[in-house]
Amino acid sequence: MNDPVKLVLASGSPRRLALLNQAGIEPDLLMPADVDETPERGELPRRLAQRLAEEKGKLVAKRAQEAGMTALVLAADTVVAVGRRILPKPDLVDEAEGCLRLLSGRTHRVYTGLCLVDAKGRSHTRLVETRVRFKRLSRDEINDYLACGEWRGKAGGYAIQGIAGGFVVKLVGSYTNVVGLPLSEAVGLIAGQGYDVRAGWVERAA
Ligand SMILES: Cc1cn([C@H]2C[C@H](O)[C@@H](COP(=O)(O)OP(=O)(O)OP(=O)(O)O)O2)c(=O)[nH]c1=O
Repeated sequence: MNDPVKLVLASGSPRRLALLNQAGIEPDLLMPADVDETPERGELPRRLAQRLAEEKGKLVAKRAQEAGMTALVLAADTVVAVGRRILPKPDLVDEAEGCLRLLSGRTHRVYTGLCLVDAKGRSHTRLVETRVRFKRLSRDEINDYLACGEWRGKAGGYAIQGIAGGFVVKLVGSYTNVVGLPLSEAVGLIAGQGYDVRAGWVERAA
């Protein structure tokens, strides 16, 4: 008998897990991938999101294989950009303030790269883009937001699923993409490998 396929989410992000669960998908295992997220010289934001998703997926697929697992590994990376400029995932208030000042009154783009590595080690990728426009933020709004701390570790220094949802005046594309996992595309990738959202794994024709 073949080993059952395990669905592995290559992420430490509770939001990515919650989004998958929301769509009825329960990963068997969570294996965060620590990769260097520094952009290459001149690297475009969309290319960075795709490259990092692939690096995370391949790293975890290798670990799963070494552990003797038959696994399907899903990884994602979210990048916020204004034009070609890639915004950081701030840990410091000053960095977050810089992001908010830049985003105030402007349209920016959020890219999420997805990578699904199948049991044979083949990568299936998607790149999803959402355009988001923020209202003009007053000094007080920026200071209040910095004080709330929701920006910490989030691409672009904000979390749309929290207080910063009130900054958004226009959004074109997938909302879940901004939160970190474009659901329709992620579900499509997984379902393409024989996963039935209601029933778990279904037997695939050889
Ligand atoms: C723009 C935005 C980003 N984010 C988050 C999603 C991601 O967790 C994070 C971008 O960083 P990522 O490097 O994509 O992900 P991560 O390091 O948090 O998790 P992992 O690599 O283990 O999967 O920013 C929000 O939660 N809300 C938002 O509105």
